[in-house]
Amino acid sequence: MKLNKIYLLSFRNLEKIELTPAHRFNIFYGKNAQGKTNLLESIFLLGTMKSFKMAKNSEMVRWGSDQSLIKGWVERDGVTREIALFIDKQGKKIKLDRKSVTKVDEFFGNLNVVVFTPEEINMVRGVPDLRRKYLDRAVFSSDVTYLHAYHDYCKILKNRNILLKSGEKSGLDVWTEKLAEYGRKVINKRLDYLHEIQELLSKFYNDISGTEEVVEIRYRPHLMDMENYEKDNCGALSEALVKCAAEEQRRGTTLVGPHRDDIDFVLNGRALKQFGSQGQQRSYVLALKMSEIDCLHQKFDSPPILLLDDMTSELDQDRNRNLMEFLKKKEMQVFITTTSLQNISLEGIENHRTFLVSEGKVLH
Ligand SMILES: Nc1ncnc2c1ncn2[C@@H]1O[C@H](COP(=O)(O)OP(=O)(O)OP(=O)(O)O)[C@@H](O)[C@H]1O
Repeated sequence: MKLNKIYLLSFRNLEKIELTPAHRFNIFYGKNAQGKTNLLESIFLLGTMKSFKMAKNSEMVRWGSDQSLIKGWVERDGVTREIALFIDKQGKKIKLDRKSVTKVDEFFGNLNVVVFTPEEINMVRGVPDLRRKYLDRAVFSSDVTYLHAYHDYCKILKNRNILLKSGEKSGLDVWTEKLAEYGRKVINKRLDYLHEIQELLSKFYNDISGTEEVVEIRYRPHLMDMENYEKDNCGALSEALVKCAAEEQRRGTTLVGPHRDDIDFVLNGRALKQFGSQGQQRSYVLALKMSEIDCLHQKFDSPPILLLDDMTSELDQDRNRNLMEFLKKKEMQVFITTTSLQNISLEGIENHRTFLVSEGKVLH
């Protein structure tokens, strides 16, 4: 999967940009606040319709403009497709080969992107919601059916919460049953994904860090025993819901289910959050991303595009070198932002382009 051309109009501080990236490495360099990250954000939007900065539509449209346009020409197996994303205050619209797209299934999978930004370290240190969001996005990009399972679950959860809040007990059992059934689907897909990446994660972590530390990733269901869940997943979730019934009615909200679950990042048997150094935490997150890349590569038979924001501030010199070596071996297209070209060793990479970004313009 390669992005052959990008065209931007009124996106953030980028007024009008047209660029032809190299098929391997692309480096956006320049001083702070010039528009480098905005360029990566635009590529991410083209693949996911979401901003990795969690920005609202109105924040992304260039100040003083009504609409942003992001266009990309993506080549896969010799076929090039044109993806166009229009953003305005009301929402986003997608066109694929100039035809409007209304179904998500039609859109996703045309441009697979994986992003690594400095903020992602918060995934290790921050609240469970950040880890769930990461996991859901990763599962969803490798399995479009997950989105349906997840949305169905969210609808049921919403209805059940309305009922709990109202204090009305009739009909609650039906929603509880549905919640357990759909919750199980969501959890099982998440577990499948974690199972799939476990080995890759260890391998990539060791490659990046140059160590043989033991790396694990564990799913931690809220108020539910994982062992029980593995033995009898539907039963375990229903059982946990029965146990919490009185408390749920008192608090007027659903306390058990995938919307409350968490993931434990574990290094050498200890929680990475409490005991990992900054370097270990960063390597772990990067290894997670590498695993995601491999999964996507296998599923789509084509590697995704990797976006690395402010890469050099993230890792120490050794880890940086290991990462570059790893990336050189992979046949994927990479976009990197940095404040100075000196930070990145492009030695031995023939197919690369560098772009100087200054005041919202790209100078070649
Ligand atoms: N909607 C918008 N319209 C116009 N300008 C915007 C908009 N949103 C953000 N900006 C501007 O974009 C610039 C930030 O760009 P960006 O985050 O890409 O910087 P950067 O080059 O990656 O810098 P750094 O190296 O500090 O991360 C800021 O000057 C900000 O004011």
